[in-house]
Amino acid sequence: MGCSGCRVRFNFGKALSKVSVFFTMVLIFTYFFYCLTGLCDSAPRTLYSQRASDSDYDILEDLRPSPRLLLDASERNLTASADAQRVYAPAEPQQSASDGEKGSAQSSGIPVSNTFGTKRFPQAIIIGVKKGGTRALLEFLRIHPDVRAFGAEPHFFDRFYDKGLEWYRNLMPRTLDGQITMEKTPSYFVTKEAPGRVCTMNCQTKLIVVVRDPVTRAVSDYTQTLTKNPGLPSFQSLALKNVSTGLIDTTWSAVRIGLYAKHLENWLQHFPLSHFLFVSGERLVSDPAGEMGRVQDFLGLKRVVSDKHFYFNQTKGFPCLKKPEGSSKPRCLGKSKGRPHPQIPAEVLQRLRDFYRPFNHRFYEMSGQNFGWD
Ligand SMILES: Nc1ncnc2c1ncn2[C@@H]1O[C@H](COP(=O)(O)OS(=O)(=O)O)[C@@H](OP(=O)(O)O)[C@H]1O
Repeated sequence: MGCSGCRVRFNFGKALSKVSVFFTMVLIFTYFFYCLTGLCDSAPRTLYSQRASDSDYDILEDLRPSPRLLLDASERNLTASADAQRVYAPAEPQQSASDGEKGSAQSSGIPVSNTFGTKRFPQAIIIGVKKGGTRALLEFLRIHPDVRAFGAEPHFFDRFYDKGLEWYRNLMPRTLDGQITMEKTPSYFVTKEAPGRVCTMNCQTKLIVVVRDPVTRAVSDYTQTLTKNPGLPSFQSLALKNVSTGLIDTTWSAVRIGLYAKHLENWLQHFPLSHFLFVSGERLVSDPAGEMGRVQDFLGLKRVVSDKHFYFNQTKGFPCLKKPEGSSKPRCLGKSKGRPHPQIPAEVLQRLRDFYRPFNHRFYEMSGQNFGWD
């Protein structure tokens, strides 16, 4: 009697250990299968990897009132401003691809592929404009399950073109059929050679330009430079050639970038207008879901990103994401986005507004959209 009780206990113990071995194996196999399908690529990025990859230091910031989280946010932004001091050089291909993959890409010229994911050239690029809201747009798009994007700015078509197209493709994340590969580099819009180079890669590429009132954009651009270089001369001394005549200095990049019609003319020599989507930087702030609807339609995507993904953060003064890619916590863009602008004399702003008016109107005609900047 006593002995049969022992056997029952013994058998129960054995069964229990078999069950736990079975569940451990199931867990291990699930994990390996998950990684084999390339889904590990889209696993939440660690803070470290975000730091390493985001060239323009747009680390998403948690603005909920937890002291620890707020400390994390300021630490992240220290890293951010340090990053701002150096020119970004994207990771070499070998850092993002195995040697075997590199070999096949270089020798055959066919898509670099494992069983379930393929590194493809971007089918859509956010080409501009600097300080238009390009980071917000990319981060909003990244919550769409059919969008995979390179997190940093690769600067391939302006700075690193001599590295070759395979280098560029190797930077891209793997995508499954039906997913879109994207990147954003706002300086492409003002780079003379960029349209021809993008067309050499693929003339069917979809091009997204986030545009913002060129006067506010210039002040935003100046604010960013001022943050890096506090000894910078005043905005007015850089924007005006001569203060008494009020002549605008178009050689200053902060002014020149805002001549959207001129830059668009250059792009239209290589791409038809139908390949462009112009996103309003202002509406991206006031109605992010509405603007995202247009973007998803343009990209041929199901309208997944909607108003339920956004909330307006009073502290930040901008829309933020309830659940960004790879996180279940609400996040805003980092402190380098939405910085307070310095006070610029009203007559200088008015002078700039007058200067831009004819260029803005020309841009409205060319794009078929009135952005209402004046
Ligand atoms: N949701 C949200 N959160 C924070 N900031 C937002 C957002 N949407 C648009 N913006 C505006 O984006 C401006 C920065 O533009 P970019 O991301 O294109 O800048 S950059 O060229 O990549 O440096 C940035 O410019 P500043 O306000 O001058 O800092 C913002 O006004």
